[in-house]
Amino acid sequence: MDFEFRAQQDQVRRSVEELFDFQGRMIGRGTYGKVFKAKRKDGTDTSDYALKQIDATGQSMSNSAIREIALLRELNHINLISLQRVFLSHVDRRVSLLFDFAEHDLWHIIKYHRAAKASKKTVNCAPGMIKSILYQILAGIHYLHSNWVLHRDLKPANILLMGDGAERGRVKIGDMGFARLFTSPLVPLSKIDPVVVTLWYRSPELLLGSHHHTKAIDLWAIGCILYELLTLEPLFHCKQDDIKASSPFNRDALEKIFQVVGYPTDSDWPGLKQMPEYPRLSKEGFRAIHYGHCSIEQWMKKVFPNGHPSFSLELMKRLLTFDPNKRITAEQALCDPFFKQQPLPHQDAFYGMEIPYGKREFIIEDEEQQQQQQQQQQQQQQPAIQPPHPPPVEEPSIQITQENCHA
Ligand SMILES: Cc1ccc(-n2nc(C(C)(C)C)cc2NC(=O)NCCN2CCOCC2)cc1
Repeated sequence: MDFEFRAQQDQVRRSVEELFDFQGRMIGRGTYGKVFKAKRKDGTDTSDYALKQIDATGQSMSNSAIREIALLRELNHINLISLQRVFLSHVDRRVSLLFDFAEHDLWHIIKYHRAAKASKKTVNCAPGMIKSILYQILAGIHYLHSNWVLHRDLKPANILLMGDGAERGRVKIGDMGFARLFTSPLVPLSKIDPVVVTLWYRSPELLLGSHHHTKAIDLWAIGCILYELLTLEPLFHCKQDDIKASSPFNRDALEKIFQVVGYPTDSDWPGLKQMPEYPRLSKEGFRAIHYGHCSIEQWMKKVFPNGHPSFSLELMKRLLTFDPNKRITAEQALCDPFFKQQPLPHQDAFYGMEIPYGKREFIIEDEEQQQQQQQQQQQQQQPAIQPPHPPPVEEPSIQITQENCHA
């Protein structure tokens, strides 16, 4: 190493600690490390940033950080989280990634509305909010798929939304990565932890052992997220306990899928019988006859007997199509007539409404205090969703353009 050159560089190179204020402002943590809400110290920029500190001591963490940097520096889309800067610290072998700061995410937004519904309080939501969020998710995923990148872990916690400011209400798709450092939680992780690994969004081909991750698995997850936005309940709500099971086959997850979508016929999914775990279906007692009356139409008729302004049965059916080769693509979904009907999708998903959701809370390091924080979160009463008051009608800033929609 050229120590003289390095000494010169160290003179001019500023560390993340010198440039940004983030101590005591932790907003997330995982096996990778911690995430802080950060702000420049010199006041040249008043924006908030998310600072992801990766403890790159182990080989796997270093590889993971390299993979994240290598991928994100190649991507640029308004509906994807963007990597602003990378800081390498030789001293403590730490990699710090600076991202846009997103005040909200769908995991917290859905949780807020679910608590509101339970306490029968009212929250005014813009009529086009769900449609706008769905459109922006599809636009971000269409960009990823166009660049041959799969997400593979789409779920509400990975759908971020910008708060008040220049990008108000804009979806930023991220990937928060793996499980948490939580110890002895007082309540099931899935209730307090947005990032716990879950099967709820996993496509049938993955559950049946497909070795090929395809773009279609992301579209299945989007169908599940759409349902959850509409009803505030996960569509395929299955147990999480045996998630680390050796086989991809999960009886409870498949049962939930068949109860909603029905059992796939040969014509529905010609490739079904070739799936690696197909033999287990009959071994585990699954029979088509058990689900003869099940279909998405039936299920949604029960959920919305009078329909829903932000719901398109056709689009839901195309997203939750068994055969990955027949499932709608992100590009096709963006061209669906649903997005040409009022209310049109908007660049600001919160357009026409006040943002009712709280700001991100700082995580207290101390274990004992952390337990208190979990208890406080459970006791919080929050207001509920209400049929919207019509916002002022204005041209949507998301134009259904040739770029989005090669109809
Ligand atoms: C190993 C690896 C891990 C994650 C990614 N990854 N991939 C994505 C895309 C845009 C492709 C969905 C985003 C990220 N990383 C984060 O989102 N990082 C989290 C950034 N968040 C932190 C919390 O605050 C908001 C920004 C890639 C590779």
